[in-house]
Amino acid sequence: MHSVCDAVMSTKEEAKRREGFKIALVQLSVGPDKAKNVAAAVSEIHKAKEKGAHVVALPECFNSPYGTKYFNEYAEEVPSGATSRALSRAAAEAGVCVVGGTVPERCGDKLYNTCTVWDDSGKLLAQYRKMHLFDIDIPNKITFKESEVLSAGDHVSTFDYRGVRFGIGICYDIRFPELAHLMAQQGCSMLLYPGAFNMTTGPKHWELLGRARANDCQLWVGLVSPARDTDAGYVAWGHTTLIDPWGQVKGQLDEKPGVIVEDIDLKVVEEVRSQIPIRIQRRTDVYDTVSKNK
Ligand SMILES: NC(=O)CC(=O)C(=O)O
Repeated sequence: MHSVCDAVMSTKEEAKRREGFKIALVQLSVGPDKAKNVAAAVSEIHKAKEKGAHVVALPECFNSPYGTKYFNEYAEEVPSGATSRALSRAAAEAGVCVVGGTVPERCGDKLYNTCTVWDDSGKLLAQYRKMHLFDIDIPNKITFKESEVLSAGDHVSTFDYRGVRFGIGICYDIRFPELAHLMAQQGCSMLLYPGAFNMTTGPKHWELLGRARANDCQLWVGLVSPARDTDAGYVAWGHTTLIDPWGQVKGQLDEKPGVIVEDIDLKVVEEVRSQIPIRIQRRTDVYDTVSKNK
């Protein structure tokens, strides 16, 4: 039987839940040994829980080096693969929600760059396949063509945890404001982008794009990178970053392995949206007419 005291406690807990939660953004060091990469992720999930995190987010391609020549070899099915099973177990044992960065996913004869999300009972909450593939050519700097081996996803993916709606994008997806806007329209208060920018685009665009998406959608943004390994074929920029709905950087790592653990205050989302009400001021009447008559 529940006492009045229990009821007061649960109302207080519910009110506290509505105010926000604690997130951990984990910048992992990733190497060629898949089992070691996954074990490191599991260990960081448990450490984040000890620091009070409710949601733990991992980087893009955290179980495999990032590169088209690795995806087939490291690919696993979701949710039956060893990495999925390890994340599910870690989420349940630690009692946290795990946003499992990305892994190369095998589905039939196709490969995807996929993020899985696990709730605190280990259940698969969401599965998102990178929608915009990273195909670029910057002469004498970097040429990359994910589409040589990966297929693109074609579903937007959001999930709810502790009464909060989150949206997921993967790395190059952050360059497409349309996707972020869709997820904001669907009620997201936070967007999480596992990503691995590089030494050319990282310093130019990583923080800029994160702040842009936070500012134009008026929500929290978390960017989660692998740590930099200068011996790797693809050298990641690192700089895992947390940005608030004002577009301000609330936490940022350098290139080394590390973790950001921060409180996410959901009141800030409402504060920015009510004080600068761009969401209800859009001139879709004009935009729609102009784009139809183009
Ligand atoms: N690696 C990516 O998907 C994206 C990237 O590095 C960039 O957009 O720059």
